[in-house]
Amino acid sequence: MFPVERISVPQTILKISVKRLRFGSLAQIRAFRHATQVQTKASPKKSTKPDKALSKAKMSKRTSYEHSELGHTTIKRAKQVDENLPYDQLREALGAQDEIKDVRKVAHWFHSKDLRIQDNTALHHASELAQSAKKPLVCVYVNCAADESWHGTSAARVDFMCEGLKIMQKELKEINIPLVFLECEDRKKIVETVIAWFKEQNVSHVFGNYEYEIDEMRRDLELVNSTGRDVQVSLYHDQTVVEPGTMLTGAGTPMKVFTPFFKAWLDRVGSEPELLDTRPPPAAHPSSMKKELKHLFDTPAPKPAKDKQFATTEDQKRIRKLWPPGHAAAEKRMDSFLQQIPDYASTRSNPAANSTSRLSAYFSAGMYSVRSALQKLVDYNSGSADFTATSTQAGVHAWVRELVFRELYRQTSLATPHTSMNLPQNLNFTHIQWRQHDDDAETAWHKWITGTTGEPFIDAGMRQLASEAYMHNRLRMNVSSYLTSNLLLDYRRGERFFAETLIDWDLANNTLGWEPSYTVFNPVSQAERNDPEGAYIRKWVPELRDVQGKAVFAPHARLSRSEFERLGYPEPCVDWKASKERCLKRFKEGARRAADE
Ligand SMILES: Cc1cc2nc3c(=O)[nH]c(=O)nc-3n(C[C@H](O)[C@H](O)[C@H](O)COP(=O)(O)OP(=O)(O)OC[C@H]3O[C@@H](n4cnc5c(N)ncnc54)[C@H](O)[C@@H]3O)c2cc1C
Repeated sequence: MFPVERISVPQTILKISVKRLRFGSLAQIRAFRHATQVQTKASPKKSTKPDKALSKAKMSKRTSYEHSELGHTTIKRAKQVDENLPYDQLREALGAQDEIKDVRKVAHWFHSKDLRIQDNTALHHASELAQSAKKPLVCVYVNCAADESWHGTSAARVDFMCEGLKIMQKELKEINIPLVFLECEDRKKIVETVIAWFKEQNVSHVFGNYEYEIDEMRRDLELVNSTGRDVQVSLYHDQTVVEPGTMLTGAGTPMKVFTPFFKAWLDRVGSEPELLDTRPPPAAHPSSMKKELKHLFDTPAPKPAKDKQFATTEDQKRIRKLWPPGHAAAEKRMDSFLQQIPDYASTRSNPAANSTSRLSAYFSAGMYSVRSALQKLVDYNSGSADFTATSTQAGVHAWVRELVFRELYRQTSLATPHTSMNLPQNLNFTHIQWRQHDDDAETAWHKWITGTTGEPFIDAGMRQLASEAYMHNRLRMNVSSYLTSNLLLDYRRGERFFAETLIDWDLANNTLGWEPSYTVFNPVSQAERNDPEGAYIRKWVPELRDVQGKAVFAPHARLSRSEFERLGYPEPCVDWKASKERCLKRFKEGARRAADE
């Protein structure tokens, strides 16, 4: 996530940034609604401008230092980190530990990406050790609100996790295993906090699952180095089917390109179907052990910090209904997705069809494992783990392909750690000269976040995000292209905004989704191709609900002036063609500067 060395922000600045985060994560839904209300009520002329009062209220506090999301380390430093992988350092430290034979107590440390007790690799191994040594297993989660704020985690995601933790605590209690919640105010003291607890509890063995972002690698390295000889740490790969870092090119380096990665992944899983084996939940403790541990049950579950609360209870209700937390809810979702998987390949890009799984929030919080999902596909696929195009349904093949993007991106985080240091994977893109922070840039930004750019497809996507804390993949591709290419705003602002808003935020998927590119999407032709009936646009942009035919894709260009003005919908905020040319020029200049360096 955002590593310590990425930026150094003084405390006073952090306080102000929190206000900005509130805007992003909490008040943005309100801001969006307010803006749309203004758009529908106001005269057409006024409606083409952003809500001035709102802009003033929010933007008067914006100063250059509020753009802390743009900070990053130097390219030189990024290359150094890539050459001396934190993952290698962590593995070395793990390997150098002395084996502790005397098992006193075993702990599993849950993180924000493995929030389930079903098919949890490290938890399973922790339970096995505790069982064989006839010693207790205790589970712990460290809640650090400052860490959530640092990462920009959205209110929706924080609530989802907090509710998920409650479910896990209950599930574990039913099998007499405690889940203890520790509070830590300072993100730099997470390891210190948990180690103090391990000592207090006389824990001898700690289990956890790998997290591939640089800060989390360093956290685990600190853990291994600080526990010394008292505690033995074991980490397991759990987030993916194929272990990140093991998919290599002929030259022995980690693969970076999707197509060969996908092919190799399919071959590997087809020939080693045991990679999809799931693990049972931890074994129940006898009730005598429950008595012994009774002081550890029922610690209150974490609550979202003030800057991570929903703006209204109505928002909370809506989001919870859309995204019920927990493993059981995810499994139910997977089962119902299997009913529609035959159509996935042909409809996945049509946002109105709503035919994707909507499982991303569950995968990113670890409430559902990819192995569990793929096991369901094996059953569906007549018991076969061969997901190649010729051996399975088109829908199954296409869905597995998306999961494999997720697998590749975890390998990328591990092998190219600078991607979680706020730098693009292709370092040449660091030389792009983005638009300066001035009033025009802020107006453009405001239009983008409130879904009032005047490009119906873009606005529909941004309004879905504001309402659902989720956006269809086709729209994510379009709105990101529009922000970086047409508005020429630094992609890191959009990336951070997504983190602050999405329920399924995942650093690897988000960062690589936001990687700058020379491909500039045309929102009109994209909408015509992927939302051919305009149903998605009409759903999310009510001003255009009654627009007939193809005019809905480009009302300003395709309606008469008077027809357009009656809609109360804004004019396009940039000329698409001219802004595309400007962007390609800037990108090419950036590439030239990179080559000259
Ligand atoms: C700019 C941008 C930002 C993104 N940010 C995130 C993010 O923060 N979190 C996130 O989980 N995904 C992100 N994605 C990827 C993708 O948009 C979502 O995973 C997908 O829309 C989730 O919907 P779904 O679960 O119905 O997907 P499905 O189509 O059902 O796909 C199944 C699963 O495959 C994975 N997946 C699907 N598409 C991708 C992809 N392009 N890259 C990597 N994994 C994928 C997800 O885990 C998803 O749940 C981003 C994409 C872009 C272009």
